[in-house]
Amino acid sequence: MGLRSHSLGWVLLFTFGVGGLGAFGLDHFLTDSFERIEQTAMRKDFQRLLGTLDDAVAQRARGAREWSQWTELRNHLRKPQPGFTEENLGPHSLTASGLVWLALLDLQGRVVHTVVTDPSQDAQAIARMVLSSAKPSGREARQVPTERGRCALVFEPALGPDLVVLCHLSVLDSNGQGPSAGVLLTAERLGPSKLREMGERAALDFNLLPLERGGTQDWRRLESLASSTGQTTLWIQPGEPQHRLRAQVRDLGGEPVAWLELSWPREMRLQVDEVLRGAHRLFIVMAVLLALGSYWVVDWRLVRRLRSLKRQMAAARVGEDWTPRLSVSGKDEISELADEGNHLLQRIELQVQILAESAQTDPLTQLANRRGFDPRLEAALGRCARNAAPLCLLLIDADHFKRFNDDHGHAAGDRALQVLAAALRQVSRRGGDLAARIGGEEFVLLLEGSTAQVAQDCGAALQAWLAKQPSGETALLARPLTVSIGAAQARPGDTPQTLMARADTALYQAKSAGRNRLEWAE
Ligand SMILES: Nc1nc2c(ncn2[C@@H]2O[C@H](COP(=O)(O)OP(=O)(O)OP(=O)(O)O)[C@@H](O)[C@H]2O)c(=O)[nH]1
Repeated sequence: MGLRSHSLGWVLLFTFGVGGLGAFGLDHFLTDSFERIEQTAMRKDFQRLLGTLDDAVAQRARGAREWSQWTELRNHLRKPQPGFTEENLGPHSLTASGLVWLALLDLQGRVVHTVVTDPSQDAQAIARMVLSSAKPSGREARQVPTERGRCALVFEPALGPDLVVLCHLSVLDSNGQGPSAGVLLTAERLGPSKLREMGERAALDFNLLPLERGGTQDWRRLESLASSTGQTTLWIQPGEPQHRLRAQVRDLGGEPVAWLELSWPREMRLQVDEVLRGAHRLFIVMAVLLALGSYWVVDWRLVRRLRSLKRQMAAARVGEDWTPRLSVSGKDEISELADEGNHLLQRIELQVQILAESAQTDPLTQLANRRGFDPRLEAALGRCARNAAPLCLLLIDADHFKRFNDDHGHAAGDRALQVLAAALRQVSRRGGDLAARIGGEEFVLLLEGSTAQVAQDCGAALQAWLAKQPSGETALLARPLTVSIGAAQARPGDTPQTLMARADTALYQAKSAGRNRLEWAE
Protein backbone atom coordinates (compact mmCIF):
# COMPACT_ATOMS: atom_id res chain seq x y z
CA MET A 1 0.00 0.00 0.00
CA GLY A 2 1.46 3.33 -1.02
CA LEU A 3 1.91 6.53 0.93
CA ARG A 4 -1.18 8.00 -0.72
CA SER A 5 -3.54 5.20 0.29
CA HIS A 6 -1.98 5.07 3.74
CA SER A 7 -2.40 8.77 4.37
CA LEU A 8 -5.90 8.80 2.90
CA GLY A 9 -6.83 5.81 5.05
CA TRP A 10 -5.50 7.45 8.19
CA VAL A 11 -7.17 10.77 7.45
CA LEU A 12 -10.51 9.04 6.86
CA LEU A 13 -10.06 6.87 9.94
CA PHE A 14 -9.13 9.85 12.07
CA THR A 15 -11.81 12.17 10.72
CA PHE A 16 -14.68 9.73 10.77
CA GLY A 17 -13.46 7.78 13.81
CA VAL A 18 -12.27 10.42 16.22
CA GLY A 19 -14.39 13.19 14.65
CA GLY A 20 -17.44 10.94 14.52
CA LEU A 21 -17.01 9.92 18.15
CA GLY A 22 -16.58 13.57 19.12
CA ALA A 23 -19.67 14.57 17.15
CA PHE A 24 -21.60 11.67 18.67
CA GLY A 25 -20.55 12.75 22.17
CA LEU A 26 -21.39 16.37 21.43
CA ASP A 27 -24.79 15.30 20.07
CA HIS A 28 -25.49 13.38 23.24
CA PHE A 29 -24.31 16.19 25.43
CA LEU A 30 -26.42 18.76 23.58
CA THR A 31 -29.44 16.48 23.44
CA ASP A 32 -29.22 15.70 27.15
CA SER A 33 -28.72 19.34 28.04
CA PHE A 34 -31.68 20.49 25.98
CA GLU A 35 -33.76 17.58 27.28
CA ARG A 36 -33.07 18.84 30.82
CA ILE A 37 -33.85 22.45 29.87
CA GLU A 38 -37.01 21.28 28.14
CA GLN A 39 -38.13 19.23 31.12
CA THR A 40 -37.62 22.14 33.46
CA ALA A 41 -39.72 24.34 31.17
CA MET A 42 -42.36 21.61 30.91
CA ARG A 43 -42.58 21.24 34.67
CA LYS A 44 -42.99 24.99 35.06
CA ASP A 45 -45.79 25.01 32.49
CA PHE A 46 -47.51 22.12 34.21
CA GLN A 47 -47.21 23.90 37.52
CA ARG A 48 -48.81 26.91 35.89
CA LEU A 49 -51.60 24.71 34.56
CA LEU A 50 -52.28 23.38 38.04
CA GLY A 51 -52.39 26.97 39.23
CA THR A 52 -54.89 27.82 36.48
CA LEU A 53 -57.07 24.95 37.58
CA ASP A 54 -56.78 26.06 41.21
CA ASP A 55 -57.76 29.56 40.14
CA ALA A 56 -60.87 28.19 38.43
CA VAL A 57 -61.84 26.30 41.58
CA ALA A 58 -61.07 29.35 43.75
CA GLN A 59 -63.19 31.52 41.50
CA ARG A 60 -66.12 29.12 41.88
CA ALA A 61 -65.46 29.05 45.61
CA ARG A 62 -65.87 32.84 45.75
CA GLY A 63 -69.21 32.62 43.87
CA ALA A 64 -70.47 29.84 46.13
CA ARG A 65 -69.37 31.76 49.23
CA GLU A 66 -71.47 34.72 48.20
CA TRP A 67 -74.45 32.38 48.05
CA SER A 68 -73.62 30.88 51.42
CA GLN A 69 -73.49 34.36 52.98
CA TRP A 70 -76.84 35.39 51.60
CA THR A 71 -78.90 36.62 54.58
CA GLU A 72 -82.26 35.50 53.06
CA LEU A 73 -80.88 31.99 52.58
CA ARG A 74 -79.79 31.93 56.22
CA ASN A 75 -83.16 33.18 57.35
CA HIS A 76 -84.91 30.65 55.14
CA LEU A 77 -82.90 27.82 56.70
CA ARG A 78 -83.75 28.98 60.20
CA LYS A 79 -87.39 29.58 59.36
CA PRO A 80 -88.50 28.46 55.89
CA GLN A 81 -90.00 31.38 53.92
CA PRO A 82 -92.95 30.47 51.74
CA GLY A 83 -92.11 30.93 48.06
CA PHE A 84 -88.40 31.72 48.72
CA THR A 85 -87.04 28.54 47.22
CA GLU A 86 -89.29 28.75 44.14
CA GLU A 87 -88.28 32.36 43.48
CA ASN A 88 -84.56 32.24 44.34
CA LEU A 89 -83.40 28.65 44.26
CA GLY A 90 -85.14 27.37 41.12
CA PRO A 91 -83.54 26.05 37.89
CA HIS A 92 -83.56 29.53 36.31
CA SER A 93 -81.58 31.23 39.04
CA LEU A 94 -79.21 28.21 39.02
CA THR A 95 -78.61 28.54 35.28
CA ALA A 96 -78.08 32.27 35.63
CA SER A 97 -75.31 31.59 38.21
CA GLY A 98 -73.61 29.00 35.98
CA LEU A 99 -74.41 26.17 38.40
CA VAL A 100 -75.81 22.76 37.43
CA TRP A 101 -76.83 21.53 40.86
CA LEU A 102 -77.52 22.89 44.32
CA ALA A 103 -78.52 21.31 47.65
CA LEU A 104 -79.39 22.88 50.98
CA LEU A 105 -78.96 20.99 54.24
CA ASP A 106 -80.18 21.98 57.69
CA LEU A 107 -78.10 21.86 60.86
CA GLN A 108 -79.03 18.23 61.39
CA GLY A 109 -77.70 17.35 57.94
CA ARG A 110 -81.11 16.76 56.42
CA VAL A 111 -81.48 17.77 52.80
CA VAL A 112 -84.12 20.46 52.84
CA HIS A 113 -83.87 21.60 49.23
CA THR A 114 -82.27 20.38 45.97
CA VAL A 115 -82.42 21.65 42.41
CA VAL A 116 -80.85 20.64 39.02
CA THR A 117 -80.85 22.49 35.70
CA ASP A 118 -81.35 19.21 33.89
CA PRO A 119 -84.85 17.92 34.74
CA SER A 120 -83.83 14.36 33.88
CA GLN A 121 -81.46 14.21 36.87
CA ASP A 122 -82.56 13.28 40.35
CA ALA A 123 -81.28 16.09 42.58
CA GLN A 124 -82.02 14.21 45.82
CA ALA A 125 -80.15 11.13 44.71
CA ILE A 126 -77.20 13.29 43.70
CA ALA A 127 -77.20 14.92 47.13
CA ARG A 128 -77.12 11.53 48.86
CA MET A 129 -74.27 10.39 46.64
CA VAL A 130 -72.27 13.55 47.17
CA LEU A 131 -72.75 13.44 50.91
CA SER A 132 -71.65 9.85 51.13
CA SER A 133 -68.53 10.31 48.97
CA ALA A 134 -67.33 13.75 49.97
CA LYS A 135 -64.63 13.03 52.49
CA PRO A 136 -63.24 16.30 53.76
CA SER A 137 -60.02 14.57 54.74
CA GLY A 138 -59.08 14.02 51.11
CA ARG A 139 -55.37 14.78 50.83
CA GLU A 140 -54.74 15.59 47.22
CA ALA A 141 -58.00 16.93 45.92
CA ARG A 142 -57.70 20.06 43.86
CA GLN A 143 -59.66 21.89 46.46
CA VAL A 144 -59.73 25.32 47.97
CA PRO A 145 -60.62 25.34 51.66
CA THR A 146 -62.80 28.25 52.69
CA GLU A 147 -63.59 29.47 56.18
CA ARG A 148 -66.28 26.91 56.69
CA GLY A 149 -65.99 24.33 53.97
CA ARG A 150 -64.18 23.66 50.71
CA CYS A 151 -64.52 23.51 46.94
CA ALA A 152 -62.97 20.79 44.82
CA LEU A 153 -62.91 19.25 41.37
CA VAL A 154 -65.07 16.16 41.42
CA PHE A 155 -66.08 13.69 38.81
CA GLU A 156 -69.70 12.83 39.57
CA PRO A 157 -71.28 10.54 36.95
CA ALA A 158 -74.74 11.51 38.20
CA LEU A 159 -74.07 15.11 37.10
CA GLY A 160 -72.80 14.18 33.63
CA PRO A 161 -69.56 13.20 31.90
CA ASP A 162 -67.64 16.38 32.76
CA LEU A 163 -65.77 17.32 35.90
CA VAL A 164 -67.62 19.61 38.26
CA VAL A 165 -66.39 22.10 40.82
CA LEU A 166 -68.20 20.95 43.93
CA CYS A 167 -68.48 23.37 46.85
CA HIS A 168 -69.44 22.31 50.34
CA LEU A 169 -69.97 25.42 52.53
CA SER A 170 -71.58 26.42 55.82
CA VAL A 171 -74.34 29.00 55.49
CA LEU A 172 -73.15 32.04 57.48
CA ASP A 173 -74.16 35.66 57.91
CA SER A 174 -73.37 38.39 55.37
CA ASN A 175 -69.98 38.98 57.00
CA GLY A 176 -69.07 35.33 56.76
CA GLN A 177 -69.47 34.93 60.53
CA GLY A 178 -71.22 32.13 62.41
CA PRO A 179 -73.20 30.53 63.78
CA SER A 180 -73.87 28.21 60.85
CA ALA A 181 -77.47 27.97 59.75
CA GLY A 182 -76.89 24.88 57.54
CA VAL A 183 -74.83 23.65 54.59
CA LEU A 184 -74.90 24.73 50.96
CA LEU A 185 -73.69 22.32 48.24
CA THR A 186 -73.18 23.67 44.70
CA ALA A 187 -71.81 22.10 41.52
CA GLU A 188 -70.51 23.90 38.42
CA ARG A 189 -69.68 21.89 35.35
CA LEU A 190 -66.23 22.32 33.80
CA GLY A 191 -67.23 21.46 30.26
CA PRO A 192 -65.03 21.54 27.13
CA SER A 193 -65.80 25.19 26.37
CA LYS A 194 -64.79 26.26 29.90
CA LEU A 195 -61.59 24.25 29.70
CA ARG A 196 -60.84 25.71 26.27
CA GLU A 197 -61.35 29.19 27.66
CA MET A 198 -58.98 28.42 30.54
CA GLY A 199 -56.38 27.01 28.12
CA GLU A 200 -56.56 30.11 25.94
CA ARG A 201 -56.17 32.33 28.96
CA ALA A 202 -53.14 30.39 30.18
CA ALA A 203 -51.83 29.85 26.61
CA LEU A 204 -51.59 26.13 27.34
CA ASP A 205 -52.94 23.27 25.28
CA PHE A 206 -54.45 20.98 27.89
CA ASN A 207 -57.26 18.52 28.35
CA LEU A 208 -59.12 16.71 31.12
CA LEU A 209 -59.69 13.03 30.52
CA PRO A 210 -61.72 10.52 32.52
CA LEU A 211 -59.42 8.09 34.35
CA GLU A 212 -60.39 5.08 32.28
CA ARG A 213 -59.29 6.83 29.07
CA GLY A 214 -55.65 7.03 29.95
CA GLY A 215 -53.58 4.25 31.46
CA THR A 216 -49.96 4.66 32.37
CA GLN A 217 -48.78 2.44 29.53
CA ASP A 218 -45.90 4.00 27.53
CA TRP A 219 -45.79 6.74 30.10
CA ARG A 220 -42.88 7.24 32.37
CA ARG A 221 -42.92 8.81 35.75
CA LEU A 222 -41.22 12.15 35.51
CA GLU A 223 -41.31 13.30 39.12
CA SER A 224 -43.51 14.56 41.88
CA LEU A 225 -44.60 18.13 41.56
CA ALA A 226 -45.24 20.23 44.60
CA SER A 227 -48.65 21.69 43.85
CA SER A 228 -50.50 24.20 45.96
CA THR A 229 -52.65 21.47 47.45
CA GLY A 230 -50.10 18.69 47.84
CA GLN A 231 -47.73 16.42 45.89
CA THR A 232 -48.80 15.57 42.35
CA THR A 233 -47.13 12.78 40.40
CA LEU A 234 -46.23 13.89 36.92
CA TRP A 235 -46.04 11.47 33.98
CA ILE A 236 -44.52 12.07 30.60
CA GLN A 237 -44.99 10.43 27.27
CA PRO A 238 -42.01 11.28 25.07
CA GLY A 239 -42.94 11.73 21.47
CA GLU A 240 -42.49 13.78 18.34
CA PRO A 241 -43.23 16.50 17.68
CA GLN A 242 -44.66 17.17 21.13
CA HIS A 243 -44.46 15.78 24.63
CA ARG A 244 -47.56 14.95 26.60
CA LEU A 245 -47.55 15.43 30.35
CA ARG A 246 -50.24 14.34 32.70
CA ALA A 247 -51.12 14.15 36.35
CA GLN A 248 -54.09 12.75 38.17
CA VAL A 249 -56.82 15.02 39.47
CA ARG A 250 -58.29 13.79 42.72
CA ASP A 251 -61.67 14.38 44.28
CA LEU A 252 -62.57 15.55 47.73
CA GLY A 253 -61.93 12.08 49.12
CA GLY A 254 -58.43 11.92 47.59
CA GLU A 255 -59.53 9.43 44.94
CA PRO A 256 -58.22 9.99 41.41
CA VAL A 257 -61.02 11.24 39.20
CA ALA A 258 -59.41 12.33 35.96
CA TRP A 259 -56.21 12.94 34.06
CA LEU A 260 -55.07 16.49 33.51
CA GLU A 261 -53.09 16.35 30.30
CA LEU A 262 -50.80 19.01 28.81
CA SER A 263 -49.52 18.89 25.24
CA TRP A 264 -46.14 20.54 25.14
CA PRO A 265 -44.59 21.61 21.84
CA ARG A 266 -40.95 20.57 21.57
CA GLU A 267 -39.87 23.57 19.56
CA MET A 268 -36.53 23.96 21.28
CA ARG A 269 -35.65 20.30 20.84
CA LEU A 270 -36.77 20.34 17.22
CA GLN A 271 -34.63 23.39 16.63
CA VAL A 272 -31.67 21.66 18.26
CA ASP A 273 -32.27 18.61 16.06
CA GLU A 274 -32.36 20.86 13.03
CA VAL A 275 -29.12 22.54 14.10
CA LEU A 276 -27.52 19.14 14.74
CA ARG A 277 -28.62 17.88 11.33
CA GLY A 278 -27.01 20.97 9.78
CA ALA A 279 -23.89 20.40 11.89
CA HIS A 280 -23.71 16.77 10.73
CA ARG A 281 -23.93 17.82 7.10
CA LEU A 282 -21.26 20.44 7.72
CA PHE A 283 -19.11 17.86 9.49
CA ILE A 284 -19.35 15.44 6.56
CA VAL A 285 -18.51 18.18 4.04
CA MET A 286 -15.58 19.30 6.22
CA ALA A 287 -14.38 15.71 6.62
CA VAL A 288 -14.50 15.11 2.88
CA LEU A 289 -12.71 18.42 2.22
CA LEU A 290 -10.13 17.56 4.87
CA ALA A 291 -9.57 14.12 3.34
CA LEU A 292 -9.23 15.60 -0.16
CA GLY A 293 -6.97 18.37 1.14
CA SER A 294 -4.73 15.92 3.00
CA TYR A 295 -4.68 13.67 -0.05
CA TRP A 296 -3.62 16.61 -2.20
CA VAL A 297 -0.97 17.75 0.30
CA VAL A 298 0.45 14.23 0.66
CA ASP A 299 0.30 13.67 -3.08
CA TRP A 300 1.76 17.02 -4.07
CA ARG A 301 4.23 17.58 -1.27
CA LEU A 302 5.39 14.00 -0.68
CA VAL A 303 4.36 11.30 -3.13
CA ARG A 304 5.17 13.12 -6.39
CA ARG A 305 8.54 14.34 -5.15
CA LEU A 306 9.48 10.94 -3.70
CA ARG A 307 8.49 9.28 -6.98
CA SER A 308 10.59 11.75 -8.94
CA LEU A 309 13.53 11.00 -6.62
CA LYS A 310 12.98 7.26 -7.09
CA ARG A 311 12.87 7.68 -10.92
CA GLN A 312 16.14 9.62 -10.94
CA MET A 313 17.88 7.04 -8.72
CA ALA A 314 16.56 4.13 -10.79
CA ALA A 315 17.83 5.85 -13.99
CA ALA A 316 21.31 6.20 -12.46
CA ARG A 317 21.31 2.55 -11.35
CA VAL A 318 20.01 1.12 -14.64
CA GLY A 319 22.20 3.29 -16.88
CA GLU A 320 25.21 2.99 -14.53
CA ASP A 321 25.64 6.68 -15.08
CA TRP A 322 26.62 8.25 -11.79
CA THR A 323 27.24 11.75 -13.11
CA PRO A 324 23.71 13.31 -13.08
CA ARG A 325 22.64 14.74 -9.72
CA LEU A 326 19.26 14.25 -8.00
CA SER A 327 17.01 17.26 -7.83
CA VAL A 328 13.62 17.80 -6.13
CA SER A 329 11.61 20.96 -5.58
CA GLY A 330 11.27 22.55 -2.16
CA LYS A 331 13.50 22.67 0.87
CA ASP A 332 12.66 20.06 3.49
CA GLU A 333 13.55 16.53 4.56
CA ILE A 334 12.97 15.22 1.02
CA SER A 335 15.40 17.74 -0.49
CA GLU A 336 17.85 16.80 2.29
CA LEU A 337 17.39 13.17 1.27
CA ALA A 338 18.22 14.18 -2.32
CA ASP A 339 21.35 15.99 -1.06
CA GLU A 340 22.44 12.85 0.79
CA GLY A 341 21.74 10.80 -2.36
CA ASN A 342 23.94 13.23 -4.33
CA HIS A 343 26.79 12.74 -1.88
CA LEU A 344 26.49 8.99 -2.38
CA LEU A 345 26.40 9.39 -6.18
CA GLN A 346 29.47 11.60 -6.02
CA ARG A 347 31.27 8.96 -3.97
CA ILE A 348 30.19 6.19 -6.34
CA GLU A 349 31.31 8.24 -9.35
CA LEU A 350 34.73 8.76 -7.79
CA GLN A 351 35.12 5.08 -6.88
CA VAL A 352 34.04 3.98 -10.33
CA GLN A 353 36.54 6.39 -11.85
CA ILE A 354 39.33 5.05 -9.60
CA LEU A 355 38.36 1.48 -10.43
CA ALA A 356 38.25 2.22 -14.16
CA GLU A 357 41.62 3.91 -14.06
CA SER A 358 43.23 1.13 -12.05
CA ALA A 359 41.70 -1.44 -14.40
CA GLN A 360 43.41 0.33 -17.32
CA THR A 361 46.75 0.93 -15.58
CA ASP A 362 49.68 -1.41 -15.21
CA PRO A 363 50.54 -1.56 -11.51
CA LEU A 364 54.28 -2.13 -12.04
CA THR A 365 55.01 0.72 -14.41
CA GLN A 366 51.92 2.91 -13.91
CA LEU A 367 51.57 3.06 -17.71
CA ALA A 368 48.30 2.26 -19.50
CA ASN A 369 47.80 -1.49 -19.91
CA ARG A 370 46.26 -3.29 -22.86
CA ARG A 371 42.71 -2.53 -21.65
CA GLY A 372 43.51 1.16 -21.44
CA PHE A 373 45.48 1.25 -24.66
CA ASP A 374 43.10 -0.48 -27.12
CA PRO A 375 40.23 2.05 -26.96
CA ARG A 376 42.71 4.95 -27.14
CA LEU A 377 44.30 3.46 -30.27
CA GLU A 378 40.90 2.99 -31.89
CA ALA A 379 39.83 6.53 -31.05
CA ALA A 380 43.14 7.99 -32.27
CA LEU A 381 42.91 6.05 -35.57
CA GLY A 382 39.39 7.40 -36.10
CA ARG A 383 40.46 10.99 -35.41
CA CYS A 384 43.48 10.82 -37.68
CA ALA A 385 41.44 9.25 -40.49
CA ARG A 386 38.86 12.05 -40.20
CA ASN A 387 41.49 14.78 -40.04
CA ALA A 388 43.90 13.15 -42.48
CA ALA A 389 46.54 13.49 -39.79
CA PRO A 390 49.57 11.20 -39.49
CA LEU A 391 49.74 8.48 -36.80
CA CYS A 392 52.65 6.19 -35.99
CA LEU A 393 52.99 3.20 -33.69
CA LEU A 394 56.18 1.84 -32.10
CA LEU A 395 56.06 -1.71 -30.74
CA ILE A 396 58.91 -2.08 -28.23
CA ASP A 397 60.24 -5.33 -26.76
CA ALA A 398 63.06 -5.78 -24.21
CA ASP A 399 65.85 -7.88 -25.65
CA HIS A 400 66.79 -11.18 -24.05
CA PHE A 401 64.78 -10.39 -21.10
CA LYS A 402 64.41 -13.99 -20.05
CA ARG A 403 68.13 -14.11 -19.65
CA PHE A 404 68.04 -10.86 -17.75
CA ASN A 405 65.64 -12.41 -15.30
CA ASP A 406 67.55 -15.61 -15.13
CA ASP A 407 70.83 -13.86 -14.45
CA HIS A 408 69.69 -11.14 -12.05
CA GLY A 409 66.44 -12.30 -10.61
CA HIS A 410 62.86 -11.38 -11.18
CA ALA A 411 63.00 -8.34 -8.92
CA ALA A 412 65.85 -6.91 -10.98
CA GLY A 413 63.79 -7.69 -14.05
CA ASP A 414 60.92 -5.68 -12.56
CA ARG A 415 63.18 -2.71 -11.86
CA ALA A 416 64.46 -2.92 -15.46
CA LEU A 417 60.88 -2.80 -16.73
CA GLN A 418 60.28 0.31 -14.59
CA VAL A 419 63.37 1.94 -16.08
CA LEU A 420 62.06 1.14 -19.55
CA ALA A 421 58.72 2.73 -18.61
CA ALA A 422 60.52 5.85 -17.40
CA ALA A 423 62.36 5.98 -20.73
CA LEU A 424 59.08 5.77 -22.61
CA ARG A 425 57.61 8.64 -20.55
CA GLN A 426 60.69 10.62 -21.28
CA VAL A 427 60.30 10.39 -25.05
CA SER A 428 56.50 10.66 -25.27
CA ARG A 429 55.79 14.18 -24.06
CA ARG A 430 53.77 15.49 -27.00
CA GLY A 431 50.07 15.97 -26.73
CA GLY A 432 49.11 12.98 -28.87
CA ASP A 433 51.64 10.57 -27.36
CA LEU A 434 50.66 7.57 -25.28
CA ALA A 435 52.99 4.92 -23.81
CA ALA A 436 51.54 1.57 -22.69
CA ARG A 437 52.67 -1.82 -21.44
CA ILE A 438 50.76 -4.38 -23.45
CA GLY A 439 52.58 -7.56 -22.43
CA GLY A 440 55.22 -8.88 -20.03
CA GLU A 441 58.24 -7.12 -21.50
CA GLU A 442 56.37 -5.66 -24.47
CA PHE A 443 55.55 -1.92 -24.72
CA VAL A 444 53.91 0.33 -27.28
CA LEU A 445 54.21 4.02 -28.08
CA LEU A 446 51.26 5.61 -29.87
CA LEU A 447 52.24 8.83 -31.62
CA GLU A 448 49.07 10.55 -32.82
CA GLY A 449 49.70 13.44 -35.21
CA SER A 450 53.39 12.47 -35.55
CA THR A 451 55.07 11.80 -38.86
CA ALA A 452 57.29 8.78 -39.52
CA GLN A 453 60.33 11.01 -39.03
CA VAL A 454 59.16 12.07 -35.61
CA ALA A 455 58.47 8.42 -34.78
CA GLN A 456 61.92 7.44 -36.01
CA ASP A 457 63.49 10.13 -33.82
CA CYS A 458 61.43 9.07 -30.89
CA GLY A 459 62.56 5.42 -31.20
CA ALA A 460 66.14 6.51 -31.52
CA ALA A 461 65.81 8.79 -28.50
CA LEU A 462 64.43 5.87 -26.50
CA GLN A 463 67.32 3.59 -27.37
CA ALA A 464 69.80 6.38 -26.70
CA TRP A 465 68.24 7.19 -23.32
CA LEU A 466 68.45 3.53 -22.30
CA ALA A 467 72.00 3.27 -23.46
CA LYS A 468 72.96 6.17 -21.26
CA GLN A 469 71.48 4.59 -18.11
CA PRO A 470 74.02 3.50 -15.52
CA SER A 471 74.06 -0.24 -14.79
CA GLY A 472 75.58 -2.53 -12.27
CA GLU A 473 74.83 -3.94 -8.85
CA THR A 474 74.15 -0.57 -7.25
CA ALA A 475 72.20 0.88 -10.23
CA LEU A 476 68.58 0.38 -11.15
CA LEU A 477 69.64 -1.64 -14.15
CA ALA A 478 71.61 -4.75 -13.22
CA ARG A 479 73.17 -4.59 -16.68
CA PRO A 480 72.54 -2.49 -19.82
CA LEU A 481 69.11 -2.97 -21.35
CA THR A 482 68.31 -2.73 -25.04
CA VAL A 483 65.04 -2.83 -26.91
CA SER A 484 63.95 -3.82 -30.39
CA ILE A 485 61.33 -1.60 -32.05
CA GLY A 486 58.81 -2.36 -34.76
CA ALA A 487 57.44 0.85 -36.29
CA ALA A 488 54.36 1.26 -38.42
CA GLN A 489 52.62 4.28 -39.91
CA ALA A 490 48.83 4.23 -40.17
CA ARG A 491 47.40 3.94 -43.65
CA PRO A 492 43.91 4.82 -44.75
CA GLY A 493 41.61 1.95 -43.88
CA ASP A 494 43.82 0.66 -41.08
CA THR A 495 42.19 -0.85 -38.04
CA PRO A 496 43.96 -1.27 -34.68
CA GLN A 497 44.52 -4.91 -35.55
CA THR A 498 46.08 -4.32 -38.98
CA LEU A 499 48.28 -1.53 -37.68
CA MET A 500 49.42 -3.63 -34.71
CA ALA A 501 50.04 -6.62 -36.95
CA ARG A 502 52.31 -4.58 -39.23
CA ALA A 503 54.20 -3.17 -36.27
CA ASP A 504 54.55 -6.69 -34.87
CA THR A 505 56.01 -7.90 -38.18
CA ALA A 506 58.46 -5.02 -38.11
CA LEU A 507 59.42 -5.94 -34.53
CA TYR A 508 60.01 -9.50 -35.55
CA GLN A 509 62.29 -8.21 -38.26
CA ALA A 510 64.15 -6.06 -35.75
CA LYS A 511 64.64 -9.08 -33.50
CA SER A 512 65.73 -11.21 -36.40
CA ALA A 513 68.10 -8.56 -37.61
CA GLY A 514 70.05 -8.68 -34.34
CA ARG A 515 67.92 -6.72 -31.81
CA ASN A 516 68.49 -3.21 -30.37
CA ARG A 517 67.26 -1.66 -33.58
CA LEU A 518 64.16 -0.12 -35.20
CA GLU A 519 62.54 -1.61 -38.27
CA TRP A 520 59.71 -0.01 -40.25
CA ALA A 521 56.82 -2.04 -41.45
CA GLU A 522 56.20 -2.06 -45.14
N1 LIG B 1 60.81 -9.66 -14.07
C1 LIG B 1 59.80 -9.78 -14.92
N2 LIG B 1 59.88 -10.56 -15.96
C2 LIG B 1 58.86 -10.67 -16.82
C3 LIG B 1 57.70 -9.98 -16.60
N3 LIG B 1 56.81 -10.26 -17.59
C4 LIG B 1 57.46 -11.11 -18.42
N4 LIG B 1 58.71 -11.38 -17.96
C5 LIG B 1 59.70 -12.24 -18.53
O1 LIG B 1 60.07 -11.79 -19.77
C6 LIG B 1 60.66 -12.91 -20.47
C7 LIG B 1 60.33 -12.89 -21.91
O2 LIG B 1 61.06 -13.88 -22.55
P1 LIG B 1 60.90 -14.25 -24.02
O3 LIG B 1 59.52 -14.01 -24.51
O4 LIG B 1 61.39 -15.64 -24.23
O5 LIG B 1 61.81 -13.28 -24.81
P2 LIG B 1 63.26 -12.77 -24.56
O6 LIG B 1 63.94 -13.59 -23.60
O7 LIG B 1 63.12 -11.33 -24.15
O8 LIG B 1 63.90 -12.91 -25.91
P3 LIG B 1 63.64 -11.98 -27.14
O9 LIG B 1 62.37 -11.34 -27.00
O10 LIG B 1 63.67 -12.90 -28.29
O11 LIG B 1 64.73 -11.03 -27.14
C8 LIG B 1 60.16 -14.14 -19.77
O12 LIG B 1 61.21 -14.80 -19.11
C9 LIG B 1 59.16 -13.62 -18.73
O13 LIG B 1 59.19 -14.37 -17.55
C10 LIG B 1 57.57 -9.14 -15.47
O14 LIG B 1 56.61 -8.51 -15.19
N5 LIG B 1 58.68 -9.07 -14.68
